[in-house]
Amino acid sequence: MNSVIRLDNICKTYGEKQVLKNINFDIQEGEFVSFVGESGGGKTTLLRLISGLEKPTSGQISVNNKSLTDKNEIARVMFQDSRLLPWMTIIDNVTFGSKNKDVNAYALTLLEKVELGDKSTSYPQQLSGGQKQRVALARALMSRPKILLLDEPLGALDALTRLKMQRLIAKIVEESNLTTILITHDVQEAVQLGDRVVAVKDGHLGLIIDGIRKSNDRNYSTEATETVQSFILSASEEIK
Ligand SMILES: Nc1ncnc2c1ncn2[C@@H]1O[C@H](COP(=O)(O)OP(=O)(O)OP(=O)(O)O)[C@@H](O)[C@H]1O
Repeated sequence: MNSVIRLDNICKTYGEKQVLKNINFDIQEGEFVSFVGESGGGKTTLLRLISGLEKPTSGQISVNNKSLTDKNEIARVMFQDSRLLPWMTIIDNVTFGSKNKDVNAYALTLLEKVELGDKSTSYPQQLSGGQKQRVALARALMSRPKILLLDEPLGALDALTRLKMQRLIAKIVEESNLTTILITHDVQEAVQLGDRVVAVKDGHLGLIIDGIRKSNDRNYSTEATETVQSFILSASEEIK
């Protein structure tokens, strides 16, 4: 198997605070890994390190076997808020900053993929929260990334929209063979989408459950959800 992202002895410290403690982890090509855990556990920091926006205090991150020293050019991030520019149409938001030649044609293809082909000339304020997040997803895919980094992208959506969006993300990721990392507080969502679920506790990767999505076994998913939930709960009691 080809390891796309590799973390070797990663530590991250802010001032006196050690946020990530000696993390070792490998992510394979096309794999979907969900990170769950309590607020402040270091999940977003981990994502920022993988995106190259921040540097580890010590240790090494490799992307396709090369040490990451700058921005991770093959990765794109999607955040909880869509960060769309209100004065630009939807298609202009998707193509904004894009260097590809056939920008509009490809942006339209992506908007169709996220089921918003008819909204290309609308403005962000004319869209619902879920629609805006679908635009954000299309924008993240515009540069044809190999790695998709999802930082709690569905956190602000209502339950039904969230469910639909989970299905859409799963479909697109599968079709494009994207290597994906999801940060979420929702254990069920983590299990539903992930091949692997990693519970982050106090800067450590505390629990890793493998082979969930591929097992296609409802009992296994339920068991995995319960195991992760009780791990996080017991971890939060220990911390108190
Ligand atoms: N730029 C920064 N400067 C100082 N401290 C920081 C910085 N970024 C994060 N931290 C601290 O690092 C710790 C981990 O933060 P991080 O955002 O990675 O956690 P998280 O698990 O993603 O939390 P949440 O789920 O709430 O987003 C927190 O205590 C936070 O206050």
